[in-house]
Amino acid sequence: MKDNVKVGLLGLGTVGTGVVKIIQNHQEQLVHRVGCPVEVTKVLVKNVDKKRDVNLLKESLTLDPYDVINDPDIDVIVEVMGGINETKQYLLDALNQKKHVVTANKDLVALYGSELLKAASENDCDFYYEASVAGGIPIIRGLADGLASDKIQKLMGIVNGTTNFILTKMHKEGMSYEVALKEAQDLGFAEADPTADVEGLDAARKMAILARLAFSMNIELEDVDVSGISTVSDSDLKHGQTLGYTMKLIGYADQSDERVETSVQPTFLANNHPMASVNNEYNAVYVYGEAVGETMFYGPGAGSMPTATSIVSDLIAVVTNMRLGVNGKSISAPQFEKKLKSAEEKFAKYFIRLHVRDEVGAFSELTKLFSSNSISFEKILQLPLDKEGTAEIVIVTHKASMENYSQMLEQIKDLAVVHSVESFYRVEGEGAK
Ligand SMILES: NC(=O)C1=CN([C@@H]2O[C@H](COP(=O)(O)OP(=O)(O)OC[C@H]3O[C@@H](n4cnc5c(N)ncnc54)[C@H](OP(=O)(O)O)[C@@H]3O)[C@@H](O)[C@H]2O)C=CC1
Ligand SMILES: N[C@@H](CC=O)C(=O)O
Ligand code: NA
Repeated sequence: MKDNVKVGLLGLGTVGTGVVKIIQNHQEQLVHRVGCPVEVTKVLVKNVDKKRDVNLLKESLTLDPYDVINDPDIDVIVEVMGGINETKQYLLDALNQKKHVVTANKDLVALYGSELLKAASENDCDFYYEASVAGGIPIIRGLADGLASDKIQKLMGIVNGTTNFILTKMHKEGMSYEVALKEAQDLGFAEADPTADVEGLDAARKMAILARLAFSMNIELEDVDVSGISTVSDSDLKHGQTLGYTMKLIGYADQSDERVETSVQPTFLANNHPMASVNNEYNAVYVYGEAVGETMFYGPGAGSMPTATSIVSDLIAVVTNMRLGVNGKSISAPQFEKKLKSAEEKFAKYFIRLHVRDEVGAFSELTKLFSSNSISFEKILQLPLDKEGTAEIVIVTHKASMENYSQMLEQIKDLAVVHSVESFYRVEGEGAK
């Protein structure tokens, strides 16, 4: 048994710096947990001369990834550099050299998680990725360990801090989308190019990772239907507020009759839903299990120290397994064949905002169209618009299938009384599950 564990870091930015600090500052606690010292010995960076807020010898920094990956003394590689194809090769090479891997890289795990887990298992190595979803929240461990005995039926995630920050500022402070996005960028939540945040791709990557684990099926990124928040308007938020709703970018993963649907979309949540009060950059994942019922995991989804906490906890799991001689034993292959729901098997309530001609019979035409598609109304608001002779109608439907909504949205264009369909958002959360 080794009397100390050596760690190689790929990356020393926001997260990598936090990892070094936690390993150094919590060393006594680490030794107590794993039974031996844990030390960062080599670190890959892009610029060795950059000033860094961390206590490491300059000689431990390198520009060559294979100085770290090929170092025979290093037991565990912690990947916090980002990137996809090159980084994947580094991690496969590390696993093939029997080094355990811990990563925060959601882009990589969403696309190649199954392949990396397989390589880990073939090499009797661990591959842990808690920090890749909801930075500091132990949701991967929550699903893999805490709820391992249950059958997960539904996940709802606020898993992107940038969009949650923007929607909170728009909803609570009346801030514009552009100003709120700029503030999220200045505070460091947003990706370098925030398109992946606001268009829902970052959340979709995280939901693919969660759904794969929760349902033990090989759910891929392309299985997640994605829409973002860049077209959400002040009018939408105002009408939602009047009806008792708060808007959030929600990731869904739902399983019924062994068929799964996954999506990310702006959603109106009933104000009394537990997720409606998750504000600013905070993340939360709501999990509904057949046996446990409703649970919710809440906390910081990003940031140096929260994300590093997850990384170092993964490191503790790896070192504990090393000392017990049980690395690579976690079940990695999905248990079930992937079965996705078709449009007629997906049901939800929707908020629809329309501009119509304010004339006799307009409403009855709408009612006829909706009922011919088996969609019934739960709530209706009608308000005159500035433009003479036009009105704004907001409808919240009862649950109907996506097939019926698609047909209705096709046919509504042909109604002479309808000027435009301004918006269409999912509604959730009145009642459990
Ligand atoms: N920041 C956060 O809150 C969270 C981040 N993550 C994930 O963690 C990972 C790291 O994020 P973060 O710390 O914010 O990123 P940063 O940009 O702050 O840090 C990246 C680090 O990797 C080094 N690096 C990048 N590319 C190369 C390369 N080709 N060769 C050598 N060194 C390289 C950089 O070197 P140098 O310092 O010399 O520039 C830097 O130290 C990403 O996968 C991200 O998605 C996950 C959850 C939250
Ligand atoms: N840009 C991401 C950072 C963490 O993953 C976010 O806003 O959540
Ligand atoms: Na996490």
